[in-house]
Amino acid sequence: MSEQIVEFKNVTKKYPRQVALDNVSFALPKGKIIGLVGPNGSGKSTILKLTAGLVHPNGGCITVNGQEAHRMIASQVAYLSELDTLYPFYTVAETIKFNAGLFADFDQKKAGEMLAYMQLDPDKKVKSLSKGNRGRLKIILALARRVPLILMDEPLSGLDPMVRDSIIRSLISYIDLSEQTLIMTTHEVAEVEPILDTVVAIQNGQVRGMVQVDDIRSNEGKGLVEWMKEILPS
Ligand SMILES: Nc1ncnc2c1ncn2[C@@H]1O[C@H](COP(=O)(O)OP(=O)(O)OP(=O)(O)O)[C@@H](O)[C@H]1O
Repeated sequence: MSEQIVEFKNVTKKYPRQVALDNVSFALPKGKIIGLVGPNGSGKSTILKLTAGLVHPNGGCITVNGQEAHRMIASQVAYLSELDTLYPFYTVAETIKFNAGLFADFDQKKAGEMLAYMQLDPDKKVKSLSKGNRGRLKIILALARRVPLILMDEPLSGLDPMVRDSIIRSLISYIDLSEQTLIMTTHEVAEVEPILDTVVAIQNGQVRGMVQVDDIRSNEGKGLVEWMKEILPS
């Protein structure tokens, strides 16, 4: 059984006016919290969309748990989009029920526990939730899936520091790293550093570096932001 959850081999992704990823190869370990970091437009979201099978590469090969990533990979992957994908007319409870209907692996009990932990009112309409509570609900929908791989695109973006803190804590409390791997893109590098195991730095459609966060601290005595500044020159 492979110890890698995701492998990119010579992957290129072109959009009409842009090469988003240029012959990229890397492998990501199982059972870790992995951060994809890098400047705007560097290719981070494209990596997640390719991994979720939502877009297709122009060249190269992507595997998840040894299987080629395509649309059917949805049964193995939970994907939290950076967009607001919730239906406004549903209540929180209806949103949970709807997702439980979509995904056979959806754990309604766990979703209920997370609702209580995050103090979300099940009877509230999504349209009446604050941005922070919509962000929390999206996190619950992703973490309640019993899948080996959870992908989160900018889960902290646009949220205030209190919400960001509660979301970061919910990630460590509710992800089961004995069975699951989390890959997230983020610009909030210093805030998520304490929970990250592995970091991949992306710039201009290329992987510039990959590191274990503990190694930067113990071998180099640096923080993640310092490492990024060195590896991603502006
Ligand atoms: N659907 C699309 N059509 C055309 N170009 C796209 C599309 N999606 C992404 N791109 C381009 O591909 C490049 C990589 O985009 P991507 O969204 O992967 O970057 P990112 O690192 O996630 O950026 P950000 O941090 O701003 O979210 C960018 O130049 C972007 O403009």
